[in-house]
Amino acid sequence: MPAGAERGRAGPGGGGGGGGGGGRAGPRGWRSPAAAPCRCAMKKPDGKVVLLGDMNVGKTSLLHRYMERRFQDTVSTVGGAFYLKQWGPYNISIWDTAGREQFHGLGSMYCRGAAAVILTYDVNSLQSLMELEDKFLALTDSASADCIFAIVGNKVDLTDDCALPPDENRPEKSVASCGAKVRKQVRAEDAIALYKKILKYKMLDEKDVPAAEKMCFETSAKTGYKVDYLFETVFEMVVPIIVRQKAEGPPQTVDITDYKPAKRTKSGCCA
Ligand SMILES: Nc1nc2c(ncn2[C@@H]2O[C@H](COP(=O)(O)OP(=O)(O)OP(=O)(O)O)[C@@H](O)[C@H]2O)c(=O)[nH]1
Ligand SMILES: [Mg+2]
Repeated sequence: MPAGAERGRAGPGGGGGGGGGGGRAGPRGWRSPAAAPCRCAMKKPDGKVVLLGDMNVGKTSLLHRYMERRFQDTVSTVGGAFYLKQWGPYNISIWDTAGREQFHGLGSMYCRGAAAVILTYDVNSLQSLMELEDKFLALTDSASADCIFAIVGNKVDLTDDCALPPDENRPEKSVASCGAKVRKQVRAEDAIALYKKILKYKMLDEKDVPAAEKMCFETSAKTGYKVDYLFETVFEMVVPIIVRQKAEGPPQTVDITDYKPAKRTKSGCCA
């Protein structure tokens, strides 16, 4: 793991604090903070960034790519987990949440006090973009009042990206090599339209927030395309929010003991 990075899993009664080394390795090598030998050595986060989005869009892969610098096999996330990233003088916790419907109730707890929310979709699935508005946006009600929103279309490597200019992460491709790829199902304009809907939902004025074009990203966790750019743009924007939050009081933490699953009736339906 690169210097300045720590990771952990959320456990009952906490998880806003840092993860640390020495804990029992969980699935995919995540370490359990509960099993760590000494919590006092863990760093306290100054601010929080949360990844939200449907299952399978690549949230965990994006975070691995940024923090571990590689693309590896994943299993569907259960609950949530976080990395701690040092950014200048601040420690930022980056929360990876589960896209599976049964865990959506936890989303608003993970978002509590968040300085930024990264709403992630798969560029090959229009449904995954629509779900951001239908199922995930309301979970951000608990975020900081001045929370930054980024909208990220992942898996751009699977699309016919010949029209995109090359950069250091994505060398120029010949037209022939694009043959096996498909046209993107979600256009950049669709993401921009969603960003504008979010502003409306939050009753924010376009002139008071970063421009939609700046906050809509297309990435590939597989190739690394624009992944650093995404996280680092977001970190730069959350610093002023962290400064304000620190001036106002202690950072919000996640307490999943607050989570009360919906009661089930005998027929199995939610009461
Ligand atoms: N080709 C390609 N595949 C990707 C990319 N990102 C993720 N995947 C694959 O998509 C699948 C789901 O990735 P995850 O990162 O586990 O997705 P997730 O959003 O964390 O899913 P949940 O934890 O269930 O919410 C895995 O098979 C990944 O290997 C990408 O940029 N390109
Ligand atoms: Mg995941």
